[in-house]
Amino acid sequence: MPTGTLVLTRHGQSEWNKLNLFTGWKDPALTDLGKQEALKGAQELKKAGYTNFDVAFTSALSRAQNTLAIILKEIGQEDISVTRDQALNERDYGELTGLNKDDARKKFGEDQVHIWRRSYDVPPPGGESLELTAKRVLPYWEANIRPLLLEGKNVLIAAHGNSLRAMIMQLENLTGEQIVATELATGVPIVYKLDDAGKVLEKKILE
Ligand SMILES: O=C(O)[C@H](O)COP(=O)(O)O
Repeated sequence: MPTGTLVLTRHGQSEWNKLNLFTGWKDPALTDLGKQEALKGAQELKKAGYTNFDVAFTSALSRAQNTLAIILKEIGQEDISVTRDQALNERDYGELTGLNKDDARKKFGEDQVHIWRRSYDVPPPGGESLELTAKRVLPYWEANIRPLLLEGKNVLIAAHGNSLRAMIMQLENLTGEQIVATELATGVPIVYKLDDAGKVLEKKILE
């Protein structure tokens, strides 16, 4: 018997996404496009009938919090409990934070920048690899989110490319190599139906 429904959404475009800057734990606002992406995601959820969440989670960063707020308003669920925690933040980009991604390629070379961005276990200088990101995201997931899904609660999470990758890797049993090849579009909800052991029964991307 299926239990909870889980929806994961990457925040809409931020000012630093627009400028092509490494963002990490910095806190730029959503752009107008980012707000529209969040709204579009919410409309897709509404159309598909996902308007009965019990709880929501987001990071300590405003781009994810505001994406969540836009969604909850649109689906008429502004009254549900929202937990914000920095365990769900984007990976820390360390010394790359604030650099333009093209300038970084010129400075450090295309291959090195690709390794920092899309290898599983090589951290950027002073920052977190996806593996390190997963080591902070997954204990939080296990302690605070998974138990709610096993109780049959419907959970909505608005977070970041790499904190969501950590959860997706766990949910779909992917290897490090597989998860780094998974790209998440901004503002697009991913819906999982889980069984009572937390195993994925069905996955839908609401584009
Ligand atoms: O922090 C950032 O710069 C982005 O949100 C994610 O960056 P990535 O595309 O290099 O993973």
